[in-house]
Amino acid sequence: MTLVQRFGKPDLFITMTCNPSWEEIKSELLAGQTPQDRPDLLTRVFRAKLEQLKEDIIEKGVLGSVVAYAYVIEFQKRGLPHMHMLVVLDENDKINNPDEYDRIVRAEIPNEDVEPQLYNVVLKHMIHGPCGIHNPLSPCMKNGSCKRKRGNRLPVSLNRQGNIMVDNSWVIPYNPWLLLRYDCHINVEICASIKSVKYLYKYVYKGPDRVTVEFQDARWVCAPEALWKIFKFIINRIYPSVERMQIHFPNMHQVQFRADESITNILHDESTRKTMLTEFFTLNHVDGEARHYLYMEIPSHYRWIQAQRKWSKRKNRNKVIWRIYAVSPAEGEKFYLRILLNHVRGPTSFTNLRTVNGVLHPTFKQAAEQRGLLERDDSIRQCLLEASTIQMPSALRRLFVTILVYCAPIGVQGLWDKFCPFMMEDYVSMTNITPTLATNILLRELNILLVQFNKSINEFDLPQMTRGNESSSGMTGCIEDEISICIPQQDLDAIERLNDDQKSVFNIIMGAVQRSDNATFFVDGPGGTGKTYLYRALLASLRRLGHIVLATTSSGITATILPGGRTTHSKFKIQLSLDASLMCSIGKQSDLAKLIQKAKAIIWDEATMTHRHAFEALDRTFRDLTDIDLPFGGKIMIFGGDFRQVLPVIRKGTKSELIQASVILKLKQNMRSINDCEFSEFLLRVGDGNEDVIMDDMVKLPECMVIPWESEHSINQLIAKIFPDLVDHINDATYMVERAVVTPTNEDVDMLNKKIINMFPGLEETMYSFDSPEFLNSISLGGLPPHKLTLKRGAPIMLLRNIDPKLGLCNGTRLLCRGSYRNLIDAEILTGQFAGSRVFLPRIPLKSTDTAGLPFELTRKQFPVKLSFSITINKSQDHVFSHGQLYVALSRRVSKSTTTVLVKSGSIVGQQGVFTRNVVYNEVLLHSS
Ligand SMILES: Nc1ncnc2c1ncn2[C@@H]1O[C@H](COP(=O)(O)OP(=O)(O)OP(=O)(O)O)[C@@H](O)[C@H]1O
Repeated sequence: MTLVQRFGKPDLFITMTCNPSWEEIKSELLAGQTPQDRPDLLTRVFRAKLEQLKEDIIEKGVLGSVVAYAYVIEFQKRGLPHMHMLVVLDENDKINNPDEYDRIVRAEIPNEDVEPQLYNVVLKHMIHGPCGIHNPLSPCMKNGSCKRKRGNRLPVSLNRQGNIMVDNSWVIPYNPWLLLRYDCHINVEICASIKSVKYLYKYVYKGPDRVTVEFQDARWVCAPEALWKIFKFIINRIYPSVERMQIHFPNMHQVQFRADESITNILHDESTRKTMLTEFFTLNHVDGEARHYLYMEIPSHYRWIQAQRKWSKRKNRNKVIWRIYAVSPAEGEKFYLRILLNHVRGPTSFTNLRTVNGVLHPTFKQAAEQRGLLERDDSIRQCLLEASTIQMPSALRRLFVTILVYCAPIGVQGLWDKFCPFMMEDYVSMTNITPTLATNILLRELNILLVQFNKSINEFDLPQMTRGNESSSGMTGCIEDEISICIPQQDLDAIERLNDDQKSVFNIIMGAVQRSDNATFFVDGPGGTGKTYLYRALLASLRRLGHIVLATTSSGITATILPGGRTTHSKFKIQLSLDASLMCSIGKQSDLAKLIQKAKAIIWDEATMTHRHAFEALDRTFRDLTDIDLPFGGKIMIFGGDFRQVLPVIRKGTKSELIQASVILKLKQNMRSINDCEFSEFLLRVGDGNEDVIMDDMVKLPECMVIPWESEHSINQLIAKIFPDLVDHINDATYMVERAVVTPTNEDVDMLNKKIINMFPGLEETMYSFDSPEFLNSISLGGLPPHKLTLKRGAPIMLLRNIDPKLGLCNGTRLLCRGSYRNLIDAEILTGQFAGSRVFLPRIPLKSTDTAGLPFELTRKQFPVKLSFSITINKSQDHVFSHGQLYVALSRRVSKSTTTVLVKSGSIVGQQGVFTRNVVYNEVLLHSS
């Protein structure tokens, strides 16, 4: 785990098994001998091959330059020796996309005519099984099918273990070069997560195999294992090696001494008093530079000289990774001491560690609590207390609901008693208000906020409302909500301003609504061609005519731009993990069902981001709710999106009747870049994959947009260009909305945010998360906020969860930090129709998802935000420079003059200018006349 903390997830998992038919073994056998008769030979030859493999992979870097690795040798009861190796590649050699996977790993039977040698070795060593009907008891069989085999591909017949036919799904992934060179089973897998680490861990720590022989429980050591140990061959290795640093209470460290030494002498010996930890404190007294480092960072800059028991400045780079000895929370104070050492820079003594803001605390626990490193029992109450002092009752009410929904507070009644007066502060100005009436209004308002989370006030220990939530008009809350959406005047005015393309689409859709056609439209337009503008005009004019039109989008952030917009998944309760037969969870008698029955049309923007199963589930559900067996129950469906921007839904298999019923409407004119036609044409060429490329997919960027990469200094140039006069724009919402640095990877985002917040004026506030398990503190995952969240007043931040979609608080909403407290962030919404609203955010528990690839579930209690000076191009894609990313990055801007691009490795030998990759999967773009 220390390697993972330092280098991130491993890239390759390699398994090599000894081949008893190696020529080096066979040639040494005497007549009548089998390889099993010579375990010494097997062991020595395997070791020699292993050393060669290590040289190829680690020294020569045949699969990429290696920065870290770990391997173990494993022996099964009867089997041959195996080697399992995890490899971490250098940042520049990371395997990031399917093309690179294919370059390293293959999992297919090669063509016998083209690669006859490889064909033979693959069939000999890399075929899995037999399993399935040939061997139902094989360990890989689960519920009647093999859990390792992938979908069927090209069948190839093979006469092996009887007449079993095998195809590509039987092939274990391999690297052709290694397989041919070593002529044995070598499985090369690309690691998608850090879960593979636990396999090595298992082999290192599982201990010897055991057997029961005649009622005796015994160790089983096979001959090759015994010989491996007799020959003193290495059984496991990790590089860089991990060393542990001492942790102890004052004067309670371990001392080593010989039995004949006098205890008094030992106790008076100055050197035995000194440990790595005490000398770390001493170093901080005398060396100003050392004070910038944490205890565990010290060995990277200083060398521990054991003989002299002191830290001395390092001259060379250290090849060892250091970590503090693990301490269990059950060890109490020592655990809190470790937390302090992991967070406090430059402490000069144990007492100094316990001192916070000049106050000496009696325990390490209290000191950690005071530094905000531990969650206090009353943190929710403190959060509400901090919020109530800001005197914004409506934001306080929403905060109360957020806490009820996300934080599972204990003692809700107590919180209500304490904070209900603060939440009602703005009701006092109402005429004829009485305390009972005010309580009732408050409860009703809280209930309305809770309903969107499918919760009700009755589920919490709160006073009862005197009236139900049924509206006086007799309509259900859902329908009333929809009808009461206000129609912005600017959207009505926009109808007159539509360009020719937009007008034609507008008229076609309005005509279909008036005729009550059962029609499905797909509005296809590159970024900036005014799709949102058009939807808003459509929504305004249809709503003005009294129609119910439901506005939904695939992502929360776009939903906030449409009046009444919600994500399609939350609006129609589409389940996240869908299969081909599921329906949305909407009861036929529910309010939502009534709303859907009444709705005339449904807009679904960014439809290209959603899996086709979601559309099919919605189609089935609408047919069921309306009892009309037409596509989507006869509703007018307006899908929108841009296949250039993201990977599309899997279109194969869409019902033919839907395809026949759908009309593709195209928007072409780029309204965002209307004043820079050259830029909008360039964008379109990039999006459609029509820009000239060299070396497969490298396109040349317009010279005026690029900052040539010279050194790390170029990053500062980029920052200065994007955020000019940063110091003059604290709390400047307009300035912050207009700019951001977009990058393809989360690592670059973190690096840039850190740089820019350091340049930002103001007092730095650091908020630590409370993690479980605690040792995962240092892990940063794309979708989770950081353990150490550093904010400054006036800095832009981005929300990482859908906290309150109805109020525009979605995953991706940009906010401005107005203030940060120990238990609360006070922020202003920067984008969407709720721009300008103030919101309070508490710490909420967030869990790592399965896709994070952690072997453990990480629960992090943290404010669900991160800095947003820099953001990833497409938040869902980590690491991958994939289809449409360059286009999405560029299409956010309005012209060449407002776009700046920095490409680290953008030069090509023999070519002038700066180049970058433009990945476009042409087959996913909609082509229609
Ligand atoms: N007919 C129009 N008249 C004036 N401005 C327009 C018109 N259509 C669009 N715009 C403006 O052009 C810009 C881009 O429009 P919009 O955001 O609707 O595009 P989009 O196709 O939804 O883009 P993306 O797919 O990138 O989100 C907006 O600032 C919008 O106000």
